[in-house]
Amino acid sequence: MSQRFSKDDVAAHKKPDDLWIIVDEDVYDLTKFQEEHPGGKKILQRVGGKDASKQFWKYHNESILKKYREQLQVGSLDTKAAPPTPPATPPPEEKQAQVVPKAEPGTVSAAPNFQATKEEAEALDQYGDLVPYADPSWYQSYHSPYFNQSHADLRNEVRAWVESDIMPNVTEWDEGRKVPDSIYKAMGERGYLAGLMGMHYPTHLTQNRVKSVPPEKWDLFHEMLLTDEISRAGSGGLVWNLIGGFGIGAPPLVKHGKKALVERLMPGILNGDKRICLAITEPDAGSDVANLTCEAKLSEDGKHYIVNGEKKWITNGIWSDYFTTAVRTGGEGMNGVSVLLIERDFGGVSTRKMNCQGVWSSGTTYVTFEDVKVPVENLIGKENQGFKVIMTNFNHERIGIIIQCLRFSRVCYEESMKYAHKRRTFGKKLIDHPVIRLKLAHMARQIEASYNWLENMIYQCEKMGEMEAMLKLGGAIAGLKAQATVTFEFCAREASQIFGGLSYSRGGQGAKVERLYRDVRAYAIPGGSEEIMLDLSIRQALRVHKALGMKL
Ligand code: HEM
Repeated sequence: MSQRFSKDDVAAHKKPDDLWIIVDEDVYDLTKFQEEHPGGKKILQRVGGKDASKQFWKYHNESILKKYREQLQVGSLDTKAAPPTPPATPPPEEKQAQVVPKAEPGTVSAAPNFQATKEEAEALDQYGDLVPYADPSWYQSYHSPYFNQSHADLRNEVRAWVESDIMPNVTEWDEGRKVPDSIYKAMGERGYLAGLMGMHYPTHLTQNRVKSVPPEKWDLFHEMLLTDEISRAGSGGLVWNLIGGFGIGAPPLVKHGKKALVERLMPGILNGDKRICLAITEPDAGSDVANLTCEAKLSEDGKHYIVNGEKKWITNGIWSDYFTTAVRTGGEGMNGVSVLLIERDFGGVSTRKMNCQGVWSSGTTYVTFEDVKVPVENLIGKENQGFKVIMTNFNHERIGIIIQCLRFSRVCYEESMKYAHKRRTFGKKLIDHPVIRLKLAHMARQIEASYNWLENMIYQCEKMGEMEAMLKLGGAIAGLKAQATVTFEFCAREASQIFGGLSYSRGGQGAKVERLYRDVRAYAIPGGSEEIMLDLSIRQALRVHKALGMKL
């Protein structure tokens, strides 16, 4: 914004029919906007022509300025310094100077010696708002064995996109129960969808590439942080809209589908033109997958399966072109289950949007299949061996849930920490009340412990083959899923207590916390409920360790 004004210039615009204000040395024309201002027009008129920064920050958070700046800003004060142009690559000494923390009085340990061993891997540059525990520690110049510059580059790329195109609109999209198709399309074009399948970057299926990471360098930590950064928007509905159906529906097709089917369908899916979802859960079969009843009967000529049945709580179903569907092709139990790729165009597929407690923009759907004729070429894996396909998919699904839950927990924590520095009660800021610091501490300790376990799981997945990971990590990942959802529930609750009434009403400063509080159950129940996960974590670990030679 190039135009410059003096304080006196702004003071001349103080009337209701010509109303300017200053916020952080930027000048906004609110003449038209005052009529639609949710906080009322009188409150704006009282600060007409004046610096209203203090009042503004009392009632709003950053996303409001991001959303309205383009529409309302007319310039800046002539006293405002021009933003410094950073040097392209700061010299190493300067980089180091940035990270040296100042010890507070009373700090017991000596300041860390940053001159230490040159051989040691250098920590990455610090990044973000540096609120302790609000980002993973490797963002804040702490050492990590897992992340390198390519991860940092991807983080910068995704965060910039989320902050400019997503964050300011999330509340509106959630309330409208829909994310614009253009955002999903961008997920394809930016090469993100192709990187979210828990496998090597599939260059043979798409021309799209992630700008900051070459395909040969893509690993599970890139995938992890892509999901993590999108989750920063603080909406389960948004994340599930963008990767919910795709992230669990596409991998079985790519990994176990016939080559011709994969090559026909995947390019359109990875481009963001076509959508896919996973249809397993039924009105009467959730975590006990082996009991599903949706049936697929082979036609007499052996060329088609005829599918009849219902699926419930199917994420993205309402918008999906393809349904990776668990069906019963054989007798009772897990050995009679197969997986079919059902295409909406086959006919006989009806979808109805469901009204749920949370994840509003994710499109939770009730699906009905009536005499759907599915060519046998659309069988994924082998007939009656679909249970294996479903089981190998679970680790990937649960890891996605864990990443999201832990970032949502951080969002609850970060929002609380920032609000606690702003809101005053009983004569002091919330952060100066020990009871509030206790809440923040309990949030942070759970987030950090869970996140460190997650990093370890990702590393193990990166090193193991899929089958080994399914057997050896299935229990731990189930346990971590329960740990992550309990942490999320705890953080959402505590954040809500800190925000008080602001997180009870929708929108405004408490919007993220209120929304995430509603989204909690969508994580604690699907993908294996907490109870089943905890039980599995012990049963599976015992089974594996018995085979490894456990001695009791
Ligand atoms: C650039 C100028 C401004 C814009 C774009 C703006 C926008 C908004 C929006 C979108 C809301 C709805 C709540 C939310 O989403 O956070 C809101 C609420 C509100 N605004 Fe503003 N506002 C501006 C300036 C101001 C100023 C200067 C004041 C005070 C002098 C003010 C006082 C309020 C109040 C009291 C609420 C209601 C808060 C609540 O519900 O808790 N606004 N504003």
